[in-house]
Amino acid sequence: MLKLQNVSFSYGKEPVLKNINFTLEKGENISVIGQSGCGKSTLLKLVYGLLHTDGKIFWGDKELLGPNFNLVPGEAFIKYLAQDFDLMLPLTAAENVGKHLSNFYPVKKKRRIKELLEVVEMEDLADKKAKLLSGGQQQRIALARALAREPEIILLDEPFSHIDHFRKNNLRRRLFSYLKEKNITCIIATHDSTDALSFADRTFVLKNSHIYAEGTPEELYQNPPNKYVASLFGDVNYVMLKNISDNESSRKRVVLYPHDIKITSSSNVEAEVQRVYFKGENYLIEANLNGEKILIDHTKEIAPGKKIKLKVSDSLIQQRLK
Ligand SMILES: Nc1ncnc2c1ncn2[C@@H]1O[C@H](COP(=O)(O)OP(=O)(O)OP(=O)(O)O)[C@@H](O)[C@H]1O
Repeated sequence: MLKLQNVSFSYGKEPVLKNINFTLEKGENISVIGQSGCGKSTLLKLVYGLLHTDGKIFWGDKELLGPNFNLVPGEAFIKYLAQDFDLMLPLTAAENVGKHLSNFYPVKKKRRIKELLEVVEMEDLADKKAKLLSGGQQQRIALARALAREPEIILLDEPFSHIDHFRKNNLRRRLFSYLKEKNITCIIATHDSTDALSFADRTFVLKNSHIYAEGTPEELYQNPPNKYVASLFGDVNYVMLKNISDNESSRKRVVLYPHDIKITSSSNVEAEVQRVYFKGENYLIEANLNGEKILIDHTKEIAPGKKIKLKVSDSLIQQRLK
């Protein structure tokens, strides 16, 4: 179990993180999300032991004492994959992956390197020098190297940032099922809502130096406590109630995702289409609703200038207002 107690940190006068407390079970996968600069990387560095905190960090009964107490910063049973991958560029992909593996059992080592290259889909480029690999390929090798000595905890800072969309989904599925299979605890700092929604057991939202919201991805997505949290998952509307519901006169606002709003033939709520964006599986309609800009997902294209009628389920509105 990883436990953080009153973990605070500041680079200068202002705290980046203040009294962070949480507990992770072994094998749990946590995503940490929040706007750029909110302290996600700093949190990972504190857990790894690169930065010192006055708070306490435990892995089971063992207190992790940080750089003021360890000659070589960083805990051996934790792997931290930073945003710069820090590969040995003159070495091949396979040599980089095997760099921290013992040479005592060469056959075992070779098998392990092969297994890891398969996880990150880099078997074909095993013998290519790291300096000749693309940014995304280097990132995949760095990921494999982080897993090589099977850490108990892995800390991933934007691990797919250089990887193309096509490969990213497959790699994510392979990586997270590998971590679950090996019961490796994982904290991933990410901007990507798919990392946070599809693969995390729990998600922490960082804002104003503390954990601003926390829950399972489903809880946070379906009942975001406010617009800020919802906006971390994609486009979001923050609509005045009286504008979107026939039954409401309130000036209160409600958080609605574009897919929460339906275009219908019978409603007193009317808006005018301003712009249309093709998104592949659907269209994103930008419309003017009593002077407010509103975004709606729709299956068909609608010409700008056209009037549309909108409907949101009352039960959804009540749920979001809780
Ligand atoms: N070495 C440093 N010295 C001084 N300030 C720093 C240092 N590293 C980070 N900061 C500041 O601390 C704050 C948190 O940075 P951090 O990198 O943890 O944020 P982040 O949420 O990971 O950002 P991003 O999503 O852009 O990677 C930022 O305001 C940043 O400018």
